[in-house]
Amino acid sequence: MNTQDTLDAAWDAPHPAHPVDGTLIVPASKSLTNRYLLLAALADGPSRIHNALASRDSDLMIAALRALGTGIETREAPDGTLELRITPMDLAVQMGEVDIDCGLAGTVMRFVPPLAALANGSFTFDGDPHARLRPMAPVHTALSDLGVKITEHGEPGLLPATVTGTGSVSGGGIEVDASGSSQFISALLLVAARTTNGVEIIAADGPIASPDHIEMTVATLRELGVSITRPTKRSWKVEPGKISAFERTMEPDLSNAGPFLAAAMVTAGTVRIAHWPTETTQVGDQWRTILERMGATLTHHQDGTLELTGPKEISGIDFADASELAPTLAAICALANGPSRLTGIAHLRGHETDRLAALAKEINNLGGKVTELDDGLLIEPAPLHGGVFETYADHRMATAGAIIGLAVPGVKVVDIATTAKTMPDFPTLWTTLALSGKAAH
Ligand SMILES: O=C(O)C1=C[C@@H](OP(=O)(O)O)[C@@H](O)[C@H](O)C1
Ligand SMILES: C=C(OP(=O)(O)O)C(=O)O
Repeated sequence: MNTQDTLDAAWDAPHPAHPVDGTLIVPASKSLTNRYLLLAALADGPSRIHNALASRDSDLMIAALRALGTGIETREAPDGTLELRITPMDLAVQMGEVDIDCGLAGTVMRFVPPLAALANGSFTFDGDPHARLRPMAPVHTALSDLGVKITEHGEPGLLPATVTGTGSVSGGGIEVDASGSSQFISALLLVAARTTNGVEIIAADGPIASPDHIEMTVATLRELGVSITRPTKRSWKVEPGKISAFERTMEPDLSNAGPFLAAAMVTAGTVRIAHWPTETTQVGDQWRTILERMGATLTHHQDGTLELTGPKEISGIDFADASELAPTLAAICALANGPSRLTGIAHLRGHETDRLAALAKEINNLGGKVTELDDGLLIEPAPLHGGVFETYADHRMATAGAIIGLAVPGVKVVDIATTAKTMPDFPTLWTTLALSGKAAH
């Protein structure tokens, strides 16, 4: 598309003349759905996932696991949610030469190669153009250190790459640089119990990105009977053993609940999210404390509904390690009455796009005052105006543009369909929410 066509196709972000007032069921967690899917492929019997996420990233995970020989049946449950029945892969079957499309899904490009190493065959991983820029070196190095044959076809440490699996991996000790992504460590933890001798992972010196996601991996594995100890704060020891088959219902994606909560924040409205878990390993549970600090009033009702009412004026915030919440948080901060510093997120440069550069550029194009820091963003108050918000194939850039558009007239979001990565219904849910609420602004 040329520039004019892109502009014509851009989505007019809804800009209601009143505070929003709505209740939503947010689709299931990407991180939980894709972890449970992969673990079901390695489990000791058939498993079932209720309320699975239906999205591009989970479709890519399902396709990848099927390509490795996992049986996955999909069914629409009576309440309209997606139910999956998974028959584990047989590691002894010779799969031959298989191509695996990772799209732009970090959970597929990082989690599936170690699984392929346990299978029998030659598995070539590739993805969207931007997937070829996302860091892969720590996964490739760790597998190679474990004796697995990895052939990189392009730039070193990037996709495309072929994993040659022989049906078993003996295991051992490995050092993993997790400064670029927590997914490097999660990827190895997820399969470690199915190696012959188990695996001990030591995080190399330097920051560990998105540590909460590693905690989610550990908790999920322990729940399925895997023995993991922590010899030090920077290491994980996984004993060889079975992964128990399971039946689980997926929680709503609390990170994806963020933009809807943000809608209440930026319009001084009220949003209720159904089925907010009382206990969870999801990083998105932090919205409760983050948004309260920014002025929101929150109630977690007995029936599980989380209700948030936005303040008249949003306070700025200093926050470290916002991980995948950062794009949504940055959009809210751009509408705050004071400065905000989001730090500890240098690794966002290796996400779907360089999120630090993209957020600074696009918010500043709308009149904002965002400065890129080495490891984050400084966001200062500035009057925003309408304009085009580019999204760079990044679902969270698209939702960030929608949030700003709710408060600022005339924002056009390029490629809103990119939200299908984790939430294909986003445009419909968002428009319905924007139309909700009656009181005058
Ligand atoms: O393991 C996971 O499910 C994820 C880990 C995080 O990746 P990074 O550690 O690369 O930030 C997060 O940002 C991503 O959205 C999902
Ligand atoms: C970083 C993200 O995704 P991925 O799982 O592709 O890394 C994200 O969803 O914000």
